[in-house]
Amino acid sequence: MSDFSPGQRWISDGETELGLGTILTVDARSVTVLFTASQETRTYSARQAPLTRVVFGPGDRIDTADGGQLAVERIEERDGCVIYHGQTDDGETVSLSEAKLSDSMRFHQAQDRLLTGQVDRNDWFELRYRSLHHHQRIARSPALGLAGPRIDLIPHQLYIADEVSRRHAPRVLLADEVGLGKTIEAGLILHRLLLTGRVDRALILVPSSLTHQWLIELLRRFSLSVTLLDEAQSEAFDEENPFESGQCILASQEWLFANPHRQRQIEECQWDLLIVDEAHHLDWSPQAEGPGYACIERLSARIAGLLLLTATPEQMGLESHFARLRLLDPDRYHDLERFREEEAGYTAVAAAIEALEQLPGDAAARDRIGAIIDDGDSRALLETLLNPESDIDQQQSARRQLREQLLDRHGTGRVMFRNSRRHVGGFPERHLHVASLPMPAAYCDQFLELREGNDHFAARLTAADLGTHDARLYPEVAYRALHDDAIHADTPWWQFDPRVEWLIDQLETLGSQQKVLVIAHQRQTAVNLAEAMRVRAGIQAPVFHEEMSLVERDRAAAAFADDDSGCQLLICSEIGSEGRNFQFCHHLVMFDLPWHPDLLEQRIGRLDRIGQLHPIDIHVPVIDGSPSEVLLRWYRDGLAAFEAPHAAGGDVLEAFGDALRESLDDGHEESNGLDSLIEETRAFNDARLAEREAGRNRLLEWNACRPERADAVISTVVEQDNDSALPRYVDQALDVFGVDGRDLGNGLMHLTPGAHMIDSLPGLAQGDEGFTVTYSRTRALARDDIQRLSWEHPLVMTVMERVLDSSLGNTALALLKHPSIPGGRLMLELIYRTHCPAPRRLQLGRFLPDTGIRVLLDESGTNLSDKVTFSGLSRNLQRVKKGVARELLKSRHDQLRELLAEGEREARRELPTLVERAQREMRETLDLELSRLKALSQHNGAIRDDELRAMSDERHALDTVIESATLRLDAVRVIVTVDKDAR
Ligand SMILES: Nc1ncnc2c1ncn2[C@@H]1O[C@H](COP(=O)(O)OP(=O)(O)OP(=O)(O)O)[C@@H](O)[C@H]1O
Repeated sequence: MSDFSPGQRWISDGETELGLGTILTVDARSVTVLFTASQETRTYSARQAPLTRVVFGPGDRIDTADGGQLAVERIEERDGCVIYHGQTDDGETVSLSEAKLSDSMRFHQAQDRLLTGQVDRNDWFELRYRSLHHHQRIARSPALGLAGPRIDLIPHQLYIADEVSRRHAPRVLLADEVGLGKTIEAGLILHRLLLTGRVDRALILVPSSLTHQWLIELLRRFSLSVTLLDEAQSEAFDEENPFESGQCILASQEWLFANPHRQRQIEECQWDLLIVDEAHHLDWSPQAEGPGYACIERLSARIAGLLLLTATPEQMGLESHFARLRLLDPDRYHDLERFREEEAGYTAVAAAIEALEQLPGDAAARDRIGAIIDDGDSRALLETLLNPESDIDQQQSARRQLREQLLDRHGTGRVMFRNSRRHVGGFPERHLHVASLPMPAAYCDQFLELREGNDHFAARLTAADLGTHDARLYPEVAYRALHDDAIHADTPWWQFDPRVEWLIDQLETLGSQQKVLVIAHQRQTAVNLAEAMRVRAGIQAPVFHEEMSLVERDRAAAAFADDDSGCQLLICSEIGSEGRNFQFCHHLVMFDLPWHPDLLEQRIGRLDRIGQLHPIDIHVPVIDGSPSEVLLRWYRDGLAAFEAPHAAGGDVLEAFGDALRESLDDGHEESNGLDSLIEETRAFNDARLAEREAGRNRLLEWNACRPERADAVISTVVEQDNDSALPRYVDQALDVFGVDGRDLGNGLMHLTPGAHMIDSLPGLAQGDEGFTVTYSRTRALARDDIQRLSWEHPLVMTVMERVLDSSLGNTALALLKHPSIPGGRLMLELIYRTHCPAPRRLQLGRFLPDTGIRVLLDESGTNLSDKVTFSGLSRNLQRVKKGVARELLKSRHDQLRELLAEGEREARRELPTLVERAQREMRETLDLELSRLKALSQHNGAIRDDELRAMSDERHALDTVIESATLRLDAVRVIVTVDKDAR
């Protein structure tokens, strides 16, 4: 039978910060507890609940729910619950059921243990003190959540991660150009939000070709273990909802979007953050919305935080782009026409920002700025800037602030972040190599039929489920479709297609050391090409396409990445052109060309991404006189699409797509027509780029990275990287927990579970092989197989939590031999900790993390903590056997009680200062942010009302919680002096 009864009060062993819990329900298998102070409800297995029953005895003082105290005189049990009888502070005799105890009750566990003779090792006590100290320090650090991940410190990424993760329930579009690190940005944001408690559960939806890459990236770079779900795994859950099986769930978009049952299950769960990669696939138009869009629209209405990732936001057209912005903020983006018009205003905003440099003195510049700003703050700044009496520093500061305000209040930036290569810099050149190849007779006939508009031929294509447009661009597909019979079985297209021969020659010329990525538009072309390589040249090339299983795809990509596998070549269908990391290779073969310029850019982006060390060689084999040759010329000469990312490819295609289709048809017979199409395309593209450059792009770039802020974030991260306290702390922790650390030299250490390990730690349970660690970011980045230890590494965080959430080291007794202190004296070192239960989402740690107050009393109750430091004292202490310690404690019981009471009085004196400081910091931070948001919301609809309301509620809740902070004794060490000659 269970010992639990509804109404009883218990505390969580592992999470004492939840406060005092009340049993709500009990059945044979489970027990549900409500922690009112922290607004949490937990259900545990009844047999192994990590809970401790709270019952007080005569003589104890207990806090009551109405804010008073009761001195317990006697207790009585009724129906499994306790009734306390005693006196209130007013001397009134009352009886109080345990249900009426304060939910934020303090527990004198250290005191109870000490007075009952339970003492821990001295080094445990020291580890406890240091854990508390570092825990509070790290919780307040502005680098929190950004310092731990194993990444290079790249300014634009850290800026975005910092900016976005400060917001309440961020909803943004991460739209950096291909390969600039959107996944890393999303990982950083997720990591920080999880660490700070702003997010408890996250759902990550990515194209199936990227699930594994995300899984690995989140684990290796962010030490985040996410649960990857697919249909097979989900079926194993029977009746249960598989999406409840982990804190962070990763799933493929294709699977989910095609599965209404799983969508419903997802909608039944509670999520705080949704991340959607390659979000350009979510297509929408006023007439119809794609299934992906519809699914994400429903989810985004229920989930507070939303990160959409895409390098090519306009790939599916401006309407879809607008619709995705609307998902992020429906209040702001509700009218497509207005959205189109707004873009025209960006040029004026950008011009006003530029005009700031001409002030004071230039009347036109002043008018230009004056025409945009319409709030008091900005006007005051403008006046400072214009005032002849302002000195240079005042002017510069006003200019900087005004620039920020113009961007912030009138720009594009709160929802969308887009960095470009041009702005970030340091990317390699791209070199285009075109190979002109002869037209084979079989293709020539096909193109002729297409050009002549032969109805019979078109009908055959239709019967084979192929459009004429695809037949033009992908002749091998048409050939295959039209000759799918026994007669042609011996002459597959790859026997005569000159691109195959060319590829074989090219591989030989480059040499087997050069990796080559081949992308073909169609899956079957990729499969046939791999066969051709094997049959014609004896080359085994892995293939990567949409009909392979995830495991097969990842195996193919891994074989290509592996230097020892001997795989020179990977042949992908178009799905290989999205999201994957192939920057270890720098030769890209476009076996054919995609129709959309954004797809072309996605293809190049596989190689041209962060980490690429060489110029990119783009090889395009093109058949003379084929429609692809026309497309190539249009891309190369009209859009300059092979040189650098093009900013307006979608617009250009919309304007010239029809004419281009006609040109594909005409081929070279109409070369004048093609020349003028290219000329017109170039002029349109240049004009559109110039327009965007003057307006939207400029604002986006200015907003996507503010270098001073990025530098400030980076310096706080670097400061943590260089924190010499970390190795000291880790050494001590490993020693206490019984983990063996073997020095491997060169800054590396291998950790294994020791024979007497006291508790299992992540990756270090008995039987585990352990792992190799380094403190150096550079070394960790160079080797995937070693982990980087930081204050945010799961091992370090778990150690801190285990120590602080348990009673480990909360009592100790040591001897002090000091020449100037006579033997037999007693000292008491008391560590108090602020106690302030609050819901995790309030992220109280920013302002009032669990804070330690140290009080050192001598025998007479004099406070010596300012004179004798913790380290100074610790260095001079000696261990004492437990039995001796117990005897000593027994003999000094009364004296200890008095000193404990005195210690509490001393510590309490410091509490108001801590509370005031926390409140001041909280108000300064939130009031500033709130007033900024309020000012912004008058001009920029991108600020949502609920964001303002939530911040104001948060401020209020924090104020109340901080005000209610109390202290509890966390640990106590008794120090007994011994004569200097004693042995
Ligand atoms: N700060 C960093 N430190 C180390 N590696 C990085 C960093 N940023 C990006 N990378 C690497 O660069 C590559 C590109 O990054 P990522 O995949 O995040 O880019 P992306 O913008 O999401 O790309 P795409 O547009 O193709 O989806 C990845 O291999 C990633 O691991």
